[in-house]
Amino acid sequence: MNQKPFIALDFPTWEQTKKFLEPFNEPINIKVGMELYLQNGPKILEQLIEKDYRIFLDLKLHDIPNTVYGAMKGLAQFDIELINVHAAGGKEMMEKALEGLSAGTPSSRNRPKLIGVTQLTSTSEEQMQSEQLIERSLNESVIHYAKLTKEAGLDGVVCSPLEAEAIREVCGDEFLKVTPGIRLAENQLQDQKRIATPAKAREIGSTHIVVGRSITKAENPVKAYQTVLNEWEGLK
Ligand SMILES: O=C(O)c1cc(=O)[nH]c(=O)n1[C@@H]1O[C@H](COP(=O)(O)O)[C@@H](O)[C@H]1O
Repeated sequence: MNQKPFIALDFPTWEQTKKFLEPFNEPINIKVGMELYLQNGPKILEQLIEKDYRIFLDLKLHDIPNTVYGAMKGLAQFDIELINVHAAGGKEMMEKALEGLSAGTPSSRNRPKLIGVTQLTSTSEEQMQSEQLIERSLNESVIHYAKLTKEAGLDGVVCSPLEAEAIREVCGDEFLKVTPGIRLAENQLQDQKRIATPAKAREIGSTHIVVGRSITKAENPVKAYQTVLNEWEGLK
């Protein structure tokens, strides 16, 4: 898996997505999330796969084990790189997700990597404690979910860059730490709570970064992507 940033294509339509992607002349990694997938259906994946993008399908599945098994088995038909579930769905659900993904992957391809979302990067410690009634620190909760995800056999987690190093200590180098919550120094936080710049994320142990609005809402998205890439690759 290459380590280029995943650009979060949080757009409602194929037309807007296509218009955004047109000026990029180099191969890029993209993330398809709920907004794009749920309004356009699986054909959006076919349209993007045709153009050879490396895809992270971010649907954050969270349901009973049998339902997640079936959904993953179906989604495995698409040539995607990475897919996720909510770790809060539990160990059995994650095991079934992995089983479904393996069962549905055509023999000609490698199984997509499966990662578990720990605590969303839009969640603060205070919010987690009062709304989820978790009395531990946010770091402890994230590490607990990372361990559970690893025990279920998954390939890694989605977390904030701020937790990546602690997860590496418990789950190892190979375990993926895919981190949204990325902002350039001049950007607003918006709804994100646990953030870092691309350079900081690299320094503190993210294996992959996911970047949305810092690129998609920039005046010049190609230029913003280059800035993110240079920072991430340590060129600046
Ligand atoms: O699984 C994800 O991708 C995800 C998990 C998480 O904890 N936080 C998070 O922001 N994301 C996604 O990452 C992207 C971040 O977008 P921006 O905040 O615009 O950079 C969005 O598409 C979110 O859905």
